[in-house]
Amino acid sequence: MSDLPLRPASSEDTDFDPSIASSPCDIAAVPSLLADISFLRASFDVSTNRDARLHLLDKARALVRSLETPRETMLKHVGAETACFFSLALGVDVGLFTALAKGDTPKSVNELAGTIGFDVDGLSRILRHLAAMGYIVQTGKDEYKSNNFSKAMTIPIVADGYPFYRSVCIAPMLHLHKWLATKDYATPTTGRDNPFTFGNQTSQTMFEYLAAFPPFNEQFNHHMGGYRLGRPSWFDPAVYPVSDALLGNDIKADDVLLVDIGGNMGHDLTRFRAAFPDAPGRLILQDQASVIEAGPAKALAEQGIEGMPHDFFTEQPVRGARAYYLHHILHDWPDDKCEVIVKMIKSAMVPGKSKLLINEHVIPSVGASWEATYLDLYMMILFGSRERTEQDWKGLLEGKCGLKITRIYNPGNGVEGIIECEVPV
Ligand SMILES: C[S@@+](CC[C@H](N)C(=O)[O-])C[C@H]1O[C@@H](n2cnc3c(N)ncnc32)[C@H](O)[C@@H]1O
Repeated sequence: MSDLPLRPASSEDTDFDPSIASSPCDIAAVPSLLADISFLRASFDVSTNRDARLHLLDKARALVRSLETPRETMLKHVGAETACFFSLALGVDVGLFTALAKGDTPKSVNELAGTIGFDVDGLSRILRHLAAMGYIVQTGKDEYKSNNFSKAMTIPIVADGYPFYRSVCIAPMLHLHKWLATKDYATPTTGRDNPFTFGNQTSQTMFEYLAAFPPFNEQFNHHMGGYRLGRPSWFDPAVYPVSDALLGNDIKADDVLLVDIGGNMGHDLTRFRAAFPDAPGRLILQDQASVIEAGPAKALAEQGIEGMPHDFFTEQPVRGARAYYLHHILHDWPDDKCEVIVKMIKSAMVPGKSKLLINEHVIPSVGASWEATYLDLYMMILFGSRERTEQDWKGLLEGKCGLKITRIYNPGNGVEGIIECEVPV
């Protein structure tokens, strides 16, 4: 199928004067946004208070959107940000950000081009755009230095999201319109026929594809680490009361306290161990064999975390644990597959003792956060799955799986809540 426009361009099907596109999007909102920002600045220490910083950021984003004209927003979307994204991914490939950050000194384009083996003209144009967009700093003619953003791009768990999205996730997004057109605009609902399989020309699901291409798997695993950076953990007292809900004298050293199913490289269990060094019982990390074998087994073992290859579509080998934990697992799968995953866990749970803790977004019906809505769209195109609302979770976990949701712990705006379930006694 060609990529010609599905709808011919026409300038006659609008009720609006073109001048709307060159006027600020919402100039009337600017005074009150400025007042809000000034108030927040005076009231909070935004450098140490995460919620205050996020609140201020929301207002600052709203201010930018209000001041920008539709034309400026359009150019930013279609050109400036896409050029940035692909330049950043390319920069990661060739080691640009490591070379730029070395010694924390300004570097000439010639010097950088020599270090990374790049054409001077092409590099100078890439650097000029990244500086114009604020992702590096221009210090003089043909001279640049790092800022905190580009220094962070030397850290693999931050940087690898760029080549990962470019090489694995963008083709599905690029082909979304074509896939939808061939399906009469039906929403994808399976892992085997969706924009991911279409865009990447594969019959494999995304996780099969990653297992077949270890460099992509490594980028994905790094991205999982970067995704959670700086976020409150599920065991933060403001999110879930671990001490009251899970820990107790009844747990012996040989009992299993927590099984992190699909726990990837152990990002969550490592942090849990650091937060609760004296928690009784065993901590078990389960994931696909390819992930467990590539993971940091020695470091995990030193922290008392046991790695265990396990396919979560098969019988759960750890019976009667205090808690089974799923973080961003069920959002990868449509309901019929989630039902299998959850029922495998349910049959290993002991009523009155075991809990299933699901760490996922619980999308509110109004005012969803972009952190949940962007992932929902990627879940749709990569897996034919979704981020879920409270109603969706009830339908799946209680309606289809026969569990009881004992409580939903929502740390705010539906981002990364804990859905606590038990087997009805
Ligand atoms: C979105 S990641 C979430 C990882 C981790 N829980 C976290 O929050 O960082 C999904 C994980 O599911 C794992 N996975 C996919 N299919 C699996 C299967 N059939 N059995 C076990 N793990 C699987 C992947 O390897 C990956 O680590």
